[in-house]
Amino acid sequence: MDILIKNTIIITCNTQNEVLKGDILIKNGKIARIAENIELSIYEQGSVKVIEGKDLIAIPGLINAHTHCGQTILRSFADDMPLYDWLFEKIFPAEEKLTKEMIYFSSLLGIAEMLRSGTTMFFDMYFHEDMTAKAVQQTGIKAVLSRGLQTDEKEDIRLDETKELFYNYSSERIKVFFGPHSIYTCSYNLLEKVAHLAQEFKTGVMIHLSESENEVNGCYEKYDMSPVKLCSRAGLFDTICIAAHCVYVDDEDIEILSEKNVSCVYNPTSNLKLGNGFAPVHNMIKSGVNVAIGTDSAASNNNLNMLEEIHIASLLEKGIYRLPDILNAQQILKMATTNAALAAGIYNTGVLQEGFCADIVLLKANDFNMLPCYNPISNVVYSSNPSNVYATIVDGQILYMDGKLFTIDEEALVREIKSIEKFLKESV
Ligand SMILES: CSC[C@H]1O[C@@H](n2cnc3c(O)ncnc32)[C@H](O)[C@@H]1O
Ligand SMILES: [Zn+2]
Repeated sequence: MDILIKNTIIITCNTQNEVLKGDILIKNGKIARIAENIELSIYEQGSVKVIEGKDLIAIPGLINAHTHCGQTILRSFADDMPLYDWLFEKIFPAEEKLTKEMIYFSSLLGIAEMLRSGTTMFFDMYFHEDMTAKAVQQTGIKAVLSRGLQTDEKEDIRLDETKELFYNYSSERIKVFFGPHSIYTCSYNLLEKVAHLAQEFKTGVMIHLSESENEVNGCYEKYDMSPVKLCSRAGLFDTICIAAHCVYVDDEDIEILSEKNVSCVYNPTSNLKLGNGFAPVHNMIKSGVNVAIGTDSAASNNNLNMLEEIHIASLLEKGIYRLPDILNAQQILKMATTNAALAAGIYNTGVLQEGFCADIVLLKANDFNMLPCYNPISNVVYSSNPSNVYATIVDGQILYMDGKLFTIDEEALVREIKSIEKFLKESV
């Protein structure tokens, strides 16, 4: 059904950073018109759902630019550990126990959390990624999906799974990228192979890059160069590349990332929680690197709440550089919307603009924590939380509104998750 949102505050995130007061008309999944006052013709009146927006703020849907949705089932499974201990001693062994079905429900859980907190698209890397794809298809959210790749005896099987994912699930709402996990789990030969395949398939790659000091030291020991230089040499930057974390990048690395149009994903919470530190985001932006924002997984964050992530991202930048005006609220919001869409080479979302996809989040402007409202962008970035999300709309479909998810059976999901939790408690 087409939708008319009336009398609302519209944070467009367009090139002029316009904040408007008016109406948004959604037709066939697209933003058909934005204007001060849109009147419906007599013919339209029965077929258009009208949402009174005078107490709402409309923003472009948030885009979680790095997560592992299928890992939501491992929320709080292993905490307070450094990355390599967390990953190799706790997470990888636990993941051996996860079945396809578990990853499907885990993905549904992650998507439910994201929709309720205003996320309309996520970029993902995991195994049994076809299960995440099914959950994406079912729920109506958008995603850029990748099957995580590593070097061992199953390397070729995983590459074949990526190709199957590409052929079976690529659509308007789903893009499939190649997902080499990292330079410490993939051989140089695999990184090169992926670079060629991504070009052959005319798609992109996503990788964990320069996340920890261990990774960088290990890379120098093995290859005598930084992880960024290694990826560049392997050809990974000759296609669309989304690099998560980028905590340990020096000026030369940043120069390469900028020249090669690599997009970096800032994961402040995960970087802090795993004790990795913080990425030099301001230096990257100054050098022209496109920076987006992601939560990473519920196992290292421990939530998928992009409203919290943008808040932490903004505070951290101000604190690290001791400059409160280093990144303003508008810039942070664009990182979580416009920049993320560009990172994946998607040019029809991330902005509230006529002709763009109707990927829109409506926030309640009159909740106590959103009042008073001198500056709606500030309230969104610095004050909001998921309870303020009134509706999450993807391609003009209302997937969440007023506390209800329309494409997920919430009670059944809770039952399934509790049963998996019980199994994992007993077996891992
Ligand atoms: C092979 S599928 C993806 C793989 O990535 C793991 N993972 C989750 N978070 C991180 C992180 O911050 N750094 C490195 N690897 C991570 C996840 O557990 C899956 O095994
Ligand atoms: Zn990750």
